[in-house]
Amino acid sequence: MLRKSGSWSYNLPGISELRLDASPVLGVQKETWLTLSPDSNMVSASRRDLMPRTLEGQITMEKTPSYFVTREAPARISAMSKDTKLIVVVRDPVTRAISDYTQTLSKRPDIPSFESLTFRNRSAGLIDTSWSAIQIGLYAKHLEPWLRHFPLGQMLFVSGERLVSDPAGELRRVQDFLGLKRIITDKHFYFNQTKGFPCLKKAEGSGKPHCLGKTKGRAHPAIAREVLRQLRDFYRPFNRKFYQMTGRDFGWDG
Ligand SMILES: Nc1ncnc2c1ncn2[C@@H]1O[C@H](COP(=O)(O)OS(=O)(=O)O)[C@@H](OP(=O)(O)O)[C@H]1O
Repeated sequence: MLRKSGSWSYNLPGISELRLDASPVLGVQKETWLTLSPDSNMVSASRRDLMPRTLEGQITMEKTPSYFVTREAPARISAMSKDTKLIVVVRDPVTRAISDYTQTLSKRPDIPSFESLTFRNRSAGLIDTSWSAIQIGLYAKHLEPWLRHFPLGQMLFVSGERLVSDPAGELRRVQDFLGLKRIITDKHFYFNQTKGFPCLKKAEGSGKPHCLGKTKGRAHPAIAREVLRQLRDFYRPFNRKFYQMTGRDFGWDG
């Protein structure tokens, strides 16, 4: 899953307003509300104190990855609106943990090595499940409370790996799930060799190619093979359970 909340500044056809607001759900500041109007190509941004009113023909979206692992979130979101559709982007929990560590390392270069944070007792192979980088990847565990408040059909699980290898394919699933016209297709993307990721051919507004910023797609540190194997073994049963719960095999254990 993605790591943190923040502004989402893709300018895509069909998005008429980008709104950055405080959250009425958990009271956390700097939440992102996106309002989509399929009938307009205008993009504007504004900051407000309350959740924006959703007008006819609009869909309001909010992006806060930490909600997925926050105990109070399912009940509070359901109390706000039982019809809320939920989208969760998930990637291999081992890669996710390394990505999480890489992000922390970029801010605090003096932290201990990934290997030393991973284990409670390395010689006994005991993984430290209290380390958030490890804990967040236990997707099956985090999903359980959501399924007590929302039917599975109201949730969409997006593959982080497919989002890179086939962005249009994953976005087709997102558009279908939201009941939107399939506006975003293959022709909106190209693979940028320097960045090593797909980028937009034309960002709306500037009309120029647009890749995500420097904080997305950082090089990960090399991790000892044995540590990767131990982590894969650790996550395997949780991944299998997650595939069963969601009805999608994400292929992390292949
Ligand atoms: N098109 C494109 N360009 C760049 N990066 C891409 C793209 N698609 C997916 N990704 C993956 O997104 C990961 C970072 O997303 P996050 O939401 O976790 O970032 S953040 O925590 O909000 O900074 C980032 O993870 P890292 O590679 O570990 O940095 C990327 O793997």
